[in-house]
Amino acid sequence: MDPFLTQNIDRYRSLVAAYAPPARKPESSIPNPDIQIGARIRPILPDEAAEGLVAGVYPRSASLSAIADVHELRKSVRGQPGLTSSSYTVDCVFGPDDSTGDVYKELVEPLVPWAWGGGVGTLFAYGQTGSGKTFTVTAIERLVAEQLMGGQLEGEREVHVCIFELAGNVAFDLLNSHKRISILEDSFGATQLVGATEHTPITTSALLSLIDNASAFRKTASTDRNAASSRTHAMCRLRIANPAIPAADDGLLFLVDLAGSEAARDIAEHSADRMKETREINTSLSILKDCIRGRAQLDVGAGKGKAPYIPFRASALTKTLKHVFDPAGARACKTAVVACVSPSVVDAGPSKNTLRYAELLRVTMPKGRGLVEKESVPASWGNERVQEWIGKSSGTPPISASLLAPTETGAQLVRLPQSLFISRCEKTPGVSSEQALAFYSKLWRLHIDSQAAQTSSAPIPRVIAQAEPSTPFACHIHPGMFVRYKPPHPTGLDTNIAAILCPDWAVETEVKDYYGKDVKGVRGEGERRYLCAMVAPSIMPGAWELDLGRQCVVEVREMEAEVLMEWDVATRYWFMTV
Ligand SMILES: Nc1ncnc2c1ncn2[C@@H]1O[C@H](COP(=O)(O)OP(=O)(O)OP(=O)(O)O)[C@@H](O)[C@H]1O
Repeated sequence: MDPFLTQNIDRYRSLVAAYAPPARKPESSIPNPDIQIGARIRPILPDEAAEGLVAGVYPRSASLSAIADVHELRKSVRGQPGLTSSSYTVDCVFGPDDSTGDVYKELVEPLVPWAWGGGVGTLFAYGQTGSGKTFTVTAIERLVAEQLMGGQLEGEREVHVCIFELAGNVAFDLLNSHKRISILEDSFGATQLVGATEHTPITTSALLSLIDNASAFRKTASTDRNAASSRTHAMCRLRIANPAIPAADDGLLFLVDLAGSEAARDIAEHSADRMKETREINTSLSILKDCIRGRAQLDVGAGKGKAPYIPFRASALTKTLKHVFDPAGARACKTAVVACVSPSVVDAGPSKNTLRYAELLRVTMPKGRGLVEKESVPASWGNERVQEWIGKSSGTPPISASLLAPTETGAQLVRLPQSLFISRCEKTPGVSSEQALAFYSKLWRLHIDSQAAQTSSAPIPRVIAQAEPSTPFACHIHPGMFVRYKPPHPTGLDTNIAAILCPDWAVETEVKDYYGKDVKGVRGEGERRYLCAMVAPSIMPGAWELDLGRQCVVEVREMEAEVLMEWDVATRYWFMTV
């Protein structure tokens, strides 16, 4: 321990005991129900106590607190040393006396029935090396196995498990002798773990023994701070299929034990390889933070403005979790994060970093965010209106609103996984799976129509040059350029933007365009005309899709302006450049 602290340990203890936190301003926001951020402060370990280490990180109150305080001793030029305290707010802080069962109950338990019902649940544990991530995740995996396979959850499911670790951008199968696997995106955009073995345990003990086998293969290497430090991200993926609804998406539950982050002072003695490994880990954690935050912002602010950028393709870790982060995937996700913290005062610096990271992940919702209910927008409905709509629109026999949506708002009902929605509908006597599926489709049609209507009232695109044939705009028309044009007649399609594909004389076959005009022109004759692909509003507000299936011929004189569009790799939509 630092000699300054050792000499002043009694003063430090008395300052901490006398610490009176400043009065808190009332929270102006409420927690996001789909992402829970917790912090777990582990106990001082026997060898730390033997070294004389004292605690410097505390939950603010004995019962479940939302604030963690970090106290450091400050040198003062004149007089006695003082106390510098930093406070961090998350959703719940677990102290040294709280068990993994408490963490599980608060953060992880809701993810299991969610994934069982077809949703995507993810648990991340992160923190400094030696802060208790593996301890926490290992115990949580056992509790998940018991809840999932214990027969308490409704209906029949097949549980498939796959456990692997990521070292940098390379993945290894922990259930198949540490064989290398590839993380690839298939032509449908789904992430595939090529070469990974998936097991289908049918009992709790079978699942537990797979988990135990996997942890034996986990690559460990000694670090300065933890003799068995995990230098890789370990991921347990549970895929839960519902044989009764084969068309529904499988539920997914990811339990992720992230590699330990190391502070600069702890890596000073590392070899070049270890430095590189540490840099890679810290980079992937930083990308993960951007993805978790981006996804939470998207969920909270859905329907407002430009979608946040979610860089999930920037690391192997987040690419593997595409289901969680890809906004285009539109999977209903619930996420829990446990920030693991060492209690020791000598680790106050890294503990502050961990807690700061946790605070950054927290995206809350404005309190009393006025839901202006609109009849045609299901996502704006409160629970009362949802229940009324279910009663009126669910067919015969009417689906029980209290069984389908006991508390859900419209936005929550839309995000309910298909499988869960259908199984809730089927609880009403006489309701068949066909009626339930038709009702699910009806809700989604209404939702998509309402989103499209909101998008089409998006601001008019920025115009950068007027299209007079004699202007530079007319001279620099080229394939790939976007233009605003005057459609020859209304089509019901709410767009007047097109991407230029080629001059129409370049098309070999005689075909008709979307408006019924002949596509084939003759080079050098008459008006300059271009074959274009229409650009239509997507279901995501402010985003546009290039519709190659709808092509039209646009004459230069029909073009009004060039439009600058930007391709967003994460959402796979086009956005107007502002
Ligand atoms: N809540 C806890 N109660 C008791 N002991 C704990 C607790 N959390 C962690 N420990 C102990 O602390 C030590 C370090 O824990 P662990 O290996 O889980 O850290 P880690 O964060 O996974 O580290 P690394 O990133 O280096 O793998 C272990 O000996 C573990 O048993």
